[in-house]
Amino acid sequence: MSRINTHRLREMLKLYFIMGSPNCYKEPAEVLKEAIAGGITLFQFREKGNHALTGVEKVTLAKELQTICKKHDIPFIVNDDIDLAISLDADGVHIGQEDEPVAKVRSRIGDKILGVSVHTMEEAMSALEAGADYFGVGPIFPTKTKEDAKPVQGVQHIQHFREKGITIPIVGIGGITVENAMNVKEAGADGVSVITAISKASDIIKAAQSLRQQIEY
Ligand SMILES: Cc1ncc(COP(=O)(O)OP(=O)(O)O)c(N)n1
Ligand SMILES: Cc1nc(C(=O)O)sc1CCOP(=O)(O)O
Ligand SMILES: [Mg+2]
Repeated sequence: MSRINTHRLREMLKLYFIMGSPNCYKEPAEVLKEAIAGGITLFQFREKGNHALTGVEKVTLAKELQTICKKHDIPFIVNDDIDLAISLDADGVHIGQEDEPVAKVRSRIGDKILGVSVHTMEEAMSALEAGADYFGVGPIFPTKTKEDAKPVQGVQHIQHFREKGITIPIVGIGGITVENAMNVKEAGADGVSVITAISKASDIIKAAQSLRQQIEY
């Protein structure tokens, strides 16, 4: 095995859906199936927030969602929980600055996809050196989903990273909707990561389709 091909990763990152049970009004499995039908390109299992599942229940849900992803050829990424990612043989993990150090995670997961949240050039250079495959940059717009999110930064950080010569795949995150997704792409992102815009949409298939159209345009 070798590290993921960058071109393939850019394709995967176009419409990156993130979700766990606290983000859903109905069964997470149903939400994921509809999101896949609408055209998401990557999925992150993020079981976090109010009433998040833990222990066996969390593992059971992760396995159920991973099975759906496998059936539809959608790569399955685990947020924060490196042990879970390894035990399920997930396709990758996403970590932030408050999680395990990037180099340690890289050595634990081998060639699996490694996404890292970065907010400054210093964090970006250090994550690159330690083996990140892509960056998550946010919050681009106001979000109600992550209580400990950093101050809203608009699309400027993405533009800044590109101007400074950072070529690694980047996804924007935080408050992204069908109305503003295009701005994120135009700033230099390869794709958008969304929770609410899909998970809480009244028509999940249509929401994912509309977002995908914005990104493909
Ligand atoms: C694609 C993507 N980008 C950023 C994040 C946020 O990660 P982190 O800062 O570790 O915060 P939590 O998601 O763990 O609360 C993400 N999960 N995915
Ligand atoms: C998980 C997460 N990380 C963020 C960051 O800024 O790093 S913002 C965020 C929440 C994204 O949810 P929504 O699409 O509902 O705004
Ligand atoms: Mg994290």
